[in-house]
Amino acid sequence: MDEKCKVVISKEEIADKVKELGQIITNDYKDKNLLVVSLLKGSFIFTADLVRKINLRVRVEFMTTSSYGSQEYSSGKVRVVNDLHANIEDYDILIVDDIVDSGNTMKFIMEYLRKRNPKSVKSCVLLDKPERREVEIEPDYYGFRIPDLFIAGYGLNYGDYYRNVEDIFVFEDK
Ligand SMILES: O=P(O)(O)OC[C@H]1O[C@H](OP(=O)(O)OP(=O)(O)O)[C@H](O)[C@@H]1O
Ligand code: HPA
Repeated sequence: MDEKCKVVISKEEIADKVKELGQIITNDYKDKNLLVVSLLKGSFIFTADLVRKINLRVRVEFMTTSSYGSQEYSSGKVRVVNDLHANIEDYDILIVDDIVDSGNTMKFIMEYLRKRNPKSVKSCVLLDKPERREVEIEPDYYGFRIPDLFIAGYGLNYGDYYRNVEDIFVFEDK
């Protein structure tokens, strides 16, 4: 990574937190029928790490949502680019995403999936940025609360790049 970047959360801190979240979810869902719905693209790395720390029989499905494009601000409009086609009525849904920022994506998707009558719907994100909230929503599980910084790495993009960086970082000159 170049010297104009500052690590906000290191890969070691992320790994410890993901392990902790996996243990909590394992305990909370041990008598349930867990279906993880991962919101692409941002959540692909977090989901891959998290589900391997959940010690249960778990089904994993994906949806693709988009609301930022290449901007740093939510458009406020959440698009379902690829939908989930499975019947979810018998499942306890855990929506997994990298971040709740304005809250538009998570709020929209929770309501969207609730209409399909699953047993329950909860949310799990690695990052919560409460200062930027535009709608009322609190993630049921979160890893870290972060200040109002546009961050990248660990699945999060800047201009559609940097998702592959292992740490979560900010550009100091932007
Ligand atoms: O709380 P919000 O303000 O809605 O922001 C959170 C959403 O924004 C990002 O997705 P984006 O729309 O950028 O698409 P991506 O997953 O392809 O990065 C991120 O992955 C979340 O899904
Ligand atoms: O801070 C962020 N970084 C990258 N993608 C995002 N999507 C919402 N917030 C962010």
